[in-house]
Amino acid sequence: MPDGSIEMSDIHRDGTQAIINEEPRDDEALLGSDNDLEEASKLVRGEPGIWVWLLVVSAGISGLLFGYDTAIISSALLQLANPPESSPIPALTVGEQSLVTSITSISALISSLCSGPVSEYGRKKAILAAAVVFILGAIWQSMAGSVQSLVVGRFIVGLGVGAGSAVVPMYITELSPAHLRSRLNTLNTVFITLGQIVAYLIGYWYSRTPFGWRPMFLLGGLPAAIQIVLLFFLPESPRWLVQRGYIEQATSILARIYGIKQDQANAAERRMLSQLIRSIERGVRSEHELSSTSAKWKSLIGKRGNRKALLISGGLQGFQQLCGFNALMYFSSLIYAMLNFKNPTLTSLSVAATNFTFTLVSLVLIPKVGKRRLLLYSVPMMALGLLIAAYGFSHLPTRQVSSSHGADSSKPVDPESSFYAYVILFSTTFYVASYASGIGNVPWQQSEFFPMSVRSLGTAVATACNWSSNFIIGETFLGLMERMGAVATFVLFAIICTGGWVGIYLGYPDTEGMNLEEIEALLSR
Ligand SMILES: O[C@H]1[C@H](O)[C@@H](O)[C@H](O)[C@@H](O)[C@H]1O
Repeated sequence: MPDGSIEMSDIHRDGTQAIINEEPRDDEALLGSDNDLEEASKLVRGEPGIWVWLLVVSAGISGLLFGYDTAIISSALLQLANPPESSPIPALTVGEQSLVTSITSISALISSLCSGPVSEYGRKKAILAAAVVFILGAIWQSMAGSVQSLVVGRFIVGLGVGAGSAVVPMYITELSPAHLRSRLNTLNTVFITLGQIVAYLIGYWYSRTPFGWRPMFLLGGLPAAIQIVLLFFLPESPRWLVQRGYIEQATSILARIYGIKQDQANAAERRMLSQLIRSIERGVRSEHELSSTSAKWKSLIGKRGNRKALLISGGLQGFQQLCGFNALMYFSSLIYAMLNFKNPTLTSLSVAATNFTFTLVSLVLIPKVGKRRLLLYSVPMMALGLLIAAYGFSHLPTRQVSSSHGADSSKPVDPESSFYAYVILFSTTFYVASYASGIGNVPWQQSEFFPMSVRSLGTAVATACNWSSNFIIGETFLGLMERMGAVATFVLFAIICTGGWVGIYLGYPDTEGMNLEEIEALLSR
C-alpha cells in the first residue's frame, strides 16, 4: 500500500476465535506518519454528525419512557383514589396505592439484573425487547379492570423501565467517541426528565376526564412503537460487534460515527479507524475466557479493576436515590399541600421543570467542567438546600408538616409561616437544580468503568443498586416524615449527601476525554 496504511480488508476477521488467537501486530509498522496521527486526532475531536445525534435520540426514547412511566402514576393515582361510581375498580386504599407505585421499582430491579445476559445477545435486541414490553405494559394498564390487573400492568411496564435504564446508557457509551461520551449520555437523562414533564402535563390534561387514567397509561405505548420502527435504522454497538468477530461491520459503523466515508478515506482516517478497532480487539482478547456467567461474576468481584468499577458505579447509583430526590418528585404535591400552597400540582410541576432545565445545563457543563468536578461542586449545594429547607420546616407548626392529608384550606394562613413555606419552596428548588446538574445524571454513565468482558453484568448490577434504593426511598419517605418529622428527615438527607460527597472525593476518578480502554487501565492500577 502506497502510504503504509492498511486496507479495511486487512482488519477483517471471521470470528471471535480468530481475533483471540491472532498475535498482536505492530501498529506502528502498519500505520502512517506522525502528521497522519495529528490529523486523525483532530478528526476524533470533531462535533458529532447528525447521524450520531439521531442515533442517540432514537435510543433515548427508552429514557423518555422511563421518565414518563415513573411519573404518570402520581396523576393516575389521583383519579384511581377517587373513581366515579361506574368504575370497575373501587377506590384504591393507601396500601394499594403504594403497591401500584412500588411494584414498578421492584420489576425494574428484576429486569435490570436480567438485562445483563439479554444484552449479551446484542444491545439492539435488548432495546427492542424493552420497547415491546413498554407497549404491552401500556395496553395492559389502560385496560385494567381490577386492582390486581393494574398491579400486573405496572409490573410489566417496570420490566421495560429497568431493562431500558440499563441497556441504553451502555449502548450510547459503547458507540460514542471518547470526547462526546459524557454529553451523549447526558442526553439520555435529558430524555428521562423530559418524559417526567410530559407525564405531568398529560396527567394534568386528563385530570378532569372520567377514566382519564386509561389514556394516560396508553399514551406510554406510542413512543415505544415509534422506537421499534427507528430500531431498524439503528446500528449495533461496534464494541459488541468486535467481541463477536464482526470486524467489517464494526469498522463501517465506526466510520459513520466519525463521519468518514470509507471508500474515500484518507490515510489519517484509515489509521484512526484501525487504531480504534485494534484497541477494542485488545480488550476482547485479554478477557476472552469469560464465557460463563459464573466466570463473569468471579471476575466482576474478584478482579481489582472490576471491583473498583462496581463500587464506584453501584455506590453512585445508590447515592443518586438515597439523597432523596425522588421523594420530592413523587410526593412534592403532598409536601406543598402541607405548606398550604394553592396549586400543589403546579408547584410540583416546578420540580420536574427545574430537574429538566438543569439537566440541560449539565449537558453544557459536563464537557467543560468534567463529571468529577461537577459532582464535587453540586453535591454540597444539595446538602445546603436540604438544610435550609429543614430550617424552614423548623419554623412551621408541627401539625402542619406531619399531616399526610395535605392543605387545610379552612385554616387562615399565618403570614410568618407562609414566609417559611416560600423558604422551603426556594430551597427545595435549589436542591433540585443542584441534583440535576450532577448526581441526577452522572451515575447513568456507569458503563464506561467496566471492561467489555463484564460490562453488561456490571452495568446491570449497578442499575439494580439504583432501583433497590429507589424502592427503599419510595417506601420509607412518608413514614420518616410522620415518625421523625420533616426537619429530621431533611437533615438526614443532608447527612447522606455529605457522606456521598466524601465517597466521590475519595473514589470517583476523572475520566473525561479518556477512551474506554484507557479507563480500564486506570482502574486496574
Ligand atoms: O437520572 C434520573 C433522573 O434524575 C430522574 O429525574 C429521576 O427520577 C430518576 O430516578 C433518576 O434516575
